[in-house]
Amino acid sequence: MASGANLNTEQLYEKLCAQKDSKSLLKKNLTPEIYKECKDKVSKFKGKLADCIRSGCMNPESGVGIYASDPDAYTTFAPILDAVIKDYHKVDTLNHPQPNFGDIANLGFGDLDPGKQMIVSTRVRVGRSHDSFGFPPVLTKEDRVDMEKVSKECLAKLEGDLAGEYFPLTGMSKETQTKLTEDHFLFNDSDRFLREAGGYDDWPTGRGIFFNKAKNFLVWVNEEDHLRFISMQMGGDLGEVYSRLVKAIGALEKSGLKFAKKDNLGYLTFCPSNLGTTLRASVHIKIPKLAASPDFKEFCDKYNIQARGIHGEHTESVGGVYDISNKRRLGLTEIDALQEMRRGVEAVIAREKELAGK
Ligand SMILES: Nc1ncnc2c1ncn2[C@@H]1O[C@H](COP(=O)(O)OP(=O)(O)OP(=O)(O)O)[C@@H](O)[C@H]1O
Repeated sequence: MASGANLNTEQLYEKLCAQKDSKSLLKKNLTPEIYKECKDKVSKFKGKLADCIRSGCMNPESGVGIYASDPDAYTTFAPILDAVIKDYHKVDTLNHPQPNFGDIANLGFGDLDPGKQMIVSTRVRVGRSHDSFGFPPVLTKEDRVDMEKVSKECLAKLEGDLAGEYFPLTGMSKETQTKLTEDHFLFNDSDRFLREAGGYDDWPTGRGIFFNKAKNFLVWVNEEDHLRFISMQMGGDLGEVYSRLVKAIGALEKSGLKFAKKDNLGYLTFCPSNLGTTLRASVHIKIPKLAASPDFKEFCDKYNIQARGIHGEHTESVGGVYDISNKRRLGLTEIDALQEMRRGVEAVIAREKELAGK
């Protein structure tokens, strides 16, 4: 349960105003004028401003600080959400293109590390939201159960290499959960920013994971987003990982799922940092030399890539292995986001080799 769950919009805003050192995008962008414009509005899913800003008001250390209460929040609370989106994604105007996954039969690349020297594993994920359900702050336990049912039914229609089984979190043993999490397959409920936004309300009801037989295509159900589609495997074959994901998205679109989307913003997600393509393509890669060099951050910025620890966002590196992924998700197509990551990873490999004198 969020600690600020009982505070109303005004009380939350007072807390935000009292934050002195916060660098969050919410603090920066929720001006008195925008607050006044949004404070009494209610979205189609009964979302209020309080539902969007609770996490940022209760956590001065937030980076973003605002979540969308539901897909319609991006319209109802556009004055604040658009400002944060522009700031986060570093764009002046919101004109996200139509989806374009490229020609997967002619990607022009495959394995980024054929010698298997540096890339441990590769993963590409997208987030999707059902257009008929709100996001965590406005969901009831029954909504979560209903949504899980709809998702499960569509996942059961996947065929061939994508066919698999759904495992609900409810009833799953602690050992199985820990093992799946350590193997980087499963999510947990440890993000305090998400907790405060209501992301773990009614946990573990309605949550679960689907995977195919080869365990290289997974779907997270009701983690942060309603759905996260994930393609992953050991090694560096980005072409294979991406192609599998694109095929899965196509199959799921045909299975009856209707995804929340908005002109100029692309696919809508709970956190505004993820919308647009919602695509994050990453490698776990051994780069001890580059990571230790003083210009590591600058190097990543130059290629629009982000470095994370290997146990997810806000974690540390282990043994010189980093998670390197595309930073941009909005304002470019899926294939362009992927190519940006591919170019960044190739540059990382070349630089690590240079520094190691190879
Ligand atoms: N290339 C990869 N190989 C293996 N596991 C990976 C890879 N990239 C990410 N993971 C694993 O996926 C899990 C989720 O990571 P993380 O939360 O950073 O990213 P995400 O699922 O893309 O979502 P978000 O960006 O919203 O946090 C973690 O267990 C992480 O180790």
